[in-house]
Amino acid sequence: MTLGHPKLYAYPSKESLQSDLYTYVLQAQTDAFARHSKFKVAVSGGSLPAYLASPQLISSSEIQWSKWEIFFADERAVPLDHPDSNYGLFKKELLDKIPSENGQPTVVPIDVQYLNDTQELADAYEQALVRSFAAKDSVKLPIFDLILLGCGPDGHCCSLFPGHPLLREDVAWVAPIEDSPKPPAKRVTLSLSVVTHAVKIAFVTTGEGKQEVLKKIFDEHPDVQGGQVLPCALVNRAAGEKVSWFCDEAAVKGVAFPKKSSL
Ligand SMILES: O=C1O[C@H](COP(=O)(O)O)[C@@H](O)[C@H](O)[C@H]1O
Repeated sequence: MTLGHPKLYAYPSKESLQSDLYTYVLQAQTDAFARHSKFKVAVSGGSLPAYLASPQLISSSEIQWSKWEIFFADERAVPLDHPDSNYGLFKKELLDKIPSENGQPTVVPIDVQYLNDTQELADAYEQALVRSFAAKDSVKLPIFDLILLGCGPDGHCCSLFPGHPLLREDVAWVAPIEDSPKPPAKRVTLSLSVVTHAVKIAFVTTGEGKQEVLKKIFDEHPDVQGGQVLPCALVNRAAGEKVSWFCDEAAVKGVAFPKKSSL
């Protein structure tokens, strides 16, 4: 059996992208409930929360927030109310807007008592995953129902950066990074194996500033650019048809890989 290709969607407006993203997330929720009683999701920071938090999603009566368990695909080693915190951003963009009568998700942020030691911070976050997904010795890797990612202009996702040794991590579920080329330097991140093990993986990437990296990811050699491994290309290669890219037309201009205009 061979892996299928990722799907690349291109939308003319933020609203049309958000509308299909909502439909996709709702389907992922339905699929998850066919397997178990929770919807286990990992989210990124950056531009992702604002795109995810459409009025349609926030006010939907079909979204069963109380069954959502939300983890962070990566997090910066800062207090939760710091401007660089991915949790803080997600709270501001989405969590604070969910009407209380619609139920509230279980959200699992980093444990800030370990902020001074990124290894301990990563270990504590991994333990939170172990508590949710079962003991590490009985489950080789946690299987998220959905992982929602951004793609940096350098091709990074989570806090997995091009050419970084962390891309080879195959034991830890959550790893520390102390030399992130994008500030802040100290972070924790899901490993590439955990990301590609998810049932579904979605990238949300928009704007002219992403054109060049998307051409590299989709049209050029799949994983190496100038000796540097592009993490987003590795996700595409390892997870194939499980991956969907939600982009605007500006981001995919010049990309030759076949694009779809809707789900
Ligand atoms: O530093 C980070 O950047 C990536 C990409 O952000 P974007 O704004 O270019 O979408 C983000 O996905 C990640 O969570 C964050 O820590």
